[in-house]
Amino acid sequence: MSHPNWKRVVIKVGSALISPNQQGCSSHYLLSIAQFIVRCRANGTQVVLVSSGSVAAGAHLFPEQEKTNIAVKKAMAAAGQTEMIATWDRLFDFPSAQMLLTHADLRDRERYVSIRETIFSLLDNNILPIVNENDTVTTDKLKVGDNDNLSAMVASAAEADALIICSDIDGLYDKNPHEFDDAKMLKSVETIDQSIYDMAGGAVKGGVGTGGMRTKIEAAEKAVSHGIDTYIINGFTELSFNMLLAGENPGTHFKPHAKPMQENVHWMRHTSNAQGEVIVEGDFDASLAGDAEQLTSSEIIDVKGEFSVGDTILVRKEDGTKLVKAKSNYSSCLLNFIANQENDDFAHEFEEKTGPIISDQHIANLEKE
Ligand SMILES: Nc1ncnc2c1ncn2[C@@H]1O[C@H](COP(=O)(O)OP(=O)(O)O)[C@@H](O)[C@H]1O
Ligand SMILES: N[C@@H](CCC(=O)OP(=O)(O)O)C(=O)O
Repeated sequence: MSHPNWKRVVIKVGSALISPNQQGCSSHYLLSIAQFIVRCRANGTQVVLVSSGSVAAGAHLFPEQEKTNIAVKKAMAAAGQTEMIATWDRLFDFPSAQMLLTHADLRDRERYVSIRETIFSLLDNNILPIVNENDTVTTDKLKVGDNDNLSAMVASAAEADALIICSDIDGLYDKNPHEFDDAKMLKSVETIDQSIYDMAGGAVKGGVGTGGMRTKIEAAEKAVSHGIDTYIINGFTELSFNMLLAGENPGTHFKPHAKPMQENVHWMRHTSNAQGEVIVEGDFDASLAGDAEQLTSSEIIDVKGEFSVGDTILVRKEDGTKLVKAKSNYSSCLLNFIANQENDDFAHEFEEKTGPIISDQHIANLEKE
């Protein structure tokens, strides 16, 4: 876990560190983070920064206005983003670049590949990518919604060795320490299961953070399955960064999987989301479900939702068992038409000509996990 072994890290910085009192940006806590980034780069480690804080930084420009009003929140993000980027940029004597992303960008394979290329191109030219969600254009359907999950998606896209989530708290506790005096911190987590999720609560009500600990666990789960060492650390203190540089663990460490998922399978499982569902017969052989050719219209009982060619779909049984997530080669409309044909020969011939319903190149078998 020693730092000098990392070729590439993603550092996620929460709103409380950027705009502690929601009166614009403060470099107070950012100085030690910036210094850490400088030292990583000096050690030959490439860095991608995922920075929250645009809403918090812009909030003071909208006095008397409710943060719960979505249009106002988007405007706060638009105004705060420029100040946030300018604040980071002032702390470095090398160039930085702004990347504003949405889930709609990341879940589209073509755009995802393009995002990867941009990140690698920036890093190859010693430019620091600074990523945030493009809050001004998002809707519920388009957004990731929190920068913890966004940072894990970025870490996977960037093929990072480590994801460091800098928060306002020392790490993951067995219960929220703001509510329970006897909460104890976990130094390391080997396996992320329900018991770990049960420990994690949301963000403080009325606070600046968005996701709380729950979204950090979701992020850790995404990252470790890609083989990425993940840490939740206290970003308020310089000691955390000195410890990381010394190869020590200053917070909670989530152990990466020894056998990480392949990049395209990981993307399908953790970044792409299903636009619709295909329900298959109960005796459909789940062990073969990862083989695209196995899914034919005769297995299909129902098609739910509206999707287009190229969208991700979930293939599941009637009892809810999830089998695979895959790229659909058929639209929901066409699939409904084929699946509802009385004449099996027609459907069979159609599929022979048109090709398999799901793509064998973009598929994640959910049962094997
Ligand atoms: N089990 C837990 N351990 C640590 N913090 C927790 C836990 N459950 C809930 N939290 C809350 O999560 C907060 C950190 O998340 P958040 O406010 O979203 O910060 P950030 O801006 O860094 O993303 C903590 O300050 C704490 O109030
Ligand atoms: N994109 C938002 C941050 C959302 C978010 O997840 O915030 P945080 O929980 O502080 O990491 C912003 O820039 O304000």
